[in-house]
Amino acid sequence: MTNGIFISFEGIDGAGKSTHIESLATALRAQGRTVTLTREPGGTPLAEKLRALVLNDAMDALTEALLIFAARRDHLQQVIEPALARGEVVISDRFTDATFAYQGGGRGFDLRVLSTLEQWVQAVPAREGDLVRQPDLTLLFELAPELAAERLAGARVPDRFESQPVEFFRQVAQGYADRASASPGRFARIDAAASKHAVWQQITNTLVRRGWLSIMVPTPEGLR
Ligand SMILES: Nc1ncnc2c1ncn2[C@@H]1O[C@H](COP(=O)(O)OP(=O)(O)O)[C@@H](O)[C@H]1O
Ligand SMILES: Cc1cn([C@H]2C[C@H](O)[C@@H](COP(=O)(O)OP(=O)(O)O)O2)c(=O)[nH]c1=O
Repeated sequence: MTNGIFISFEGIDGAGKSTHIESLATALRAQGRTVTLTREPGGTPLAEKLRALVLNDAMDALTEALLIFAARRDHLQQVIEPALARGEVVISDRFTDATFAYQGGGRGFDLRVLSTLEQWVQAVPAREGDLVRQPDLTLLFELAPELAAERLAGARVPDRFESQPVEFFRQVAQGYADRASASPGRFARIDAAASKHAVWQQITNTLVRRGWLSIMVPTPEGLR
């Protein structure tokens, strides 16, 4: 194994991921880690082009899943695996759990097909034993869809997913909950309805417990 650490941020749109992700990168850098902050779909020039298609163009569910996994393959090969091999911290705004939640839960797409794609795309090169790359830790921001919609209202122009009704996000949340139940050791469930400061504390406590941050983490200005 590498000494790198792979952390993903997950949750429905408007749950508060973007608000906290940069601060976590800053806190880890302040404690001497090299951090790659990235996102999905995206994270490479090719994957960002695929992101623009997925977020803006109408397409059927299999096409959508294939484009997302194609973007993920490029992202893993170009960015995530090399950074982990160098012993760095990779923080990604979403990863494969989002596909199970949005395409699987939200769109109702076949979970077996997603599992097959996951095995192919996330196979770790040059390793015996069919290792499938997964985050070491997934911070799952949990928030009622009605509250998330309230937070997003007026905050930005909605994309193909953000413009979906509350019922879609209820299914997305269920998709996330199912993934969390299947891998409880990997997930930390964050009460995202709490204040920004309280959410920040839940995040840093989780990393302190894993020995990835020392206890002395100042609260960033914007999250107090
Ligand atoms: N704990 C919180 N309490 C209240 N508002 C919040 C909280 N966290 C984030 N917000 C606000 O909610 C909106 C959506 O947050 P954002 O971080 O962009 O969500 P996401 O990245 O998960 O879609 C932003 O306007 C942000 O300032
Ligand atoms: C990674 C991923 C994202 N998505 C969706 C969820 C989001 O609505 C959208 C983009 O995610 P996100 O980067 O969170 O959007 P923003 O920067 O506007 O907050 O893509 C999927 O449907 N499947 C996936 O596998």
